[in-house]
Amino acid sequence: MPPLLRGRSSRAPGRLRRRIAPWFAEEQRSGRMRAIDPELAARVFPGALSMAFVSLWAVGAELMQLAIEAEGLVRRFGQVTALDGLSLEVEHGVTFGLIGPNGAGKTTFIRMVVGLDRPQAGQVRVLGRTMPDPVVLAEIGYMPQADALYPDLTALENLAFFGAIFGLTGATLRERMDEVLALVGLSAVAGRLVEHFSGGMRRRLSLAAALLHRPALLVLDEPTVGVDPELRQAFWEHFATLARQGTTVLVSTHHMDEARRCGRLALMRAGRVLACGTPAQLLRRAGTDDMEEAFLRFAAGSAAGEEVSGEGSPGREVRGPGRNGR
Ligand SMILES: Nc1ncnc2c1ncn2[C@@H]1O[C@H](COP(=O)(O)OP(=O)(O)OP(=O)(O)O)[C@@H](O)[C@H]1O
Repeated sequence: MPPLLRGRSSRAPGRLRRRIAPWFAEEQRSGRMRAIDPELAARVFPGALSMAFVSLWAVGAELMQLAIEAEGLVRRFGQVTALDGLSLEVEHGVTFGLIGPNGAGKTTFIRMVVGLDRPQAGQVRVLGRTMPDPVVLAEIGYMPQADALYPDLTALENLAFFGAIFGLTGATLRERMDEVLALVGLSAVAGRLVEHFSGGMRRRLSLAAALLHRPALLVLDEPTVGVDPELRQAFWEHFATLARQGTTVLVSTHHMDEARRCGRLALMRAGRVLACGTPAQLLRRAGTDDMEEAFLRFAAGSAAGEEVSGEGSPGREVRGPGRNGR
């Protein structure tokens, strides 16, 4: 950090961060961002102009941090190794998908991201802080695999409860509840007890609860299980909109069509990342246009112990010069 910024907080307000995160991600991707030197700018531009520049740089420096940075995560349950040295990087403002067979370690990883479990080795940083960290929790919306709802409360009462946890009250709480209920199509049944809800309706309400406080990071563990195709479509359109607005969405899924809708994907197996990249990159590297086939090819390469150094080879934990194999 340049001397001008030392001792200063570079923490950008949430809304600003979300607005400019996609732009910064693109600038960083293109390499243009790295060419900016705030020290030089401070010398070249006079007074206020240089301060404005340096402030912008400070916001940028924060945004250039990754939303999630996992390094060498290990988690064992007795004889079972759920995470086997997993490393993964997730940029701000993307829909990042985790796919892999049952037992691949997706939920174990997700639980570490949201601070519900600790690694036995390695570390995970979320929004710049090592987890678990209570400060970051206010910035995370989490939809677990099993719905954590109160069946003897109405949908509205459930949301009011979760809103209170995040400090939402009064008109703001009411406005947010209306907004998320409309989004998941439950406005008409807001006053009904959750025990009378179908499985799909419960998933919708869980998503509404995760969105209520407008989190910077939305973590969704198989959000569309039991959700009908029409609503599944609506969910994914909404995830894409959130990502465009700067929210980072980490989502696990078994649906290959959903995997293809992600901005970036990590293919997981046996607690490791087999490959990571955009869906198009992964398909190209695997030499197929079928995501399921691509997964099988990467898995076969990994099982054969292929040490891969070039593009196009399956089995590689794709980590290129940038992040996650770009
Ligand atoms: N609390 C636990 N106690 C014992 N074993 C566990 C526990 N949690 C996870 N495991 C084991 O760790 C491995 C990884 O499980 P995890 O739930 O992370 O996989 P997953 O990829 O999310 O699977 P799925 O797609 O079925 O949800 C599995 O073998 C699982 O049985």
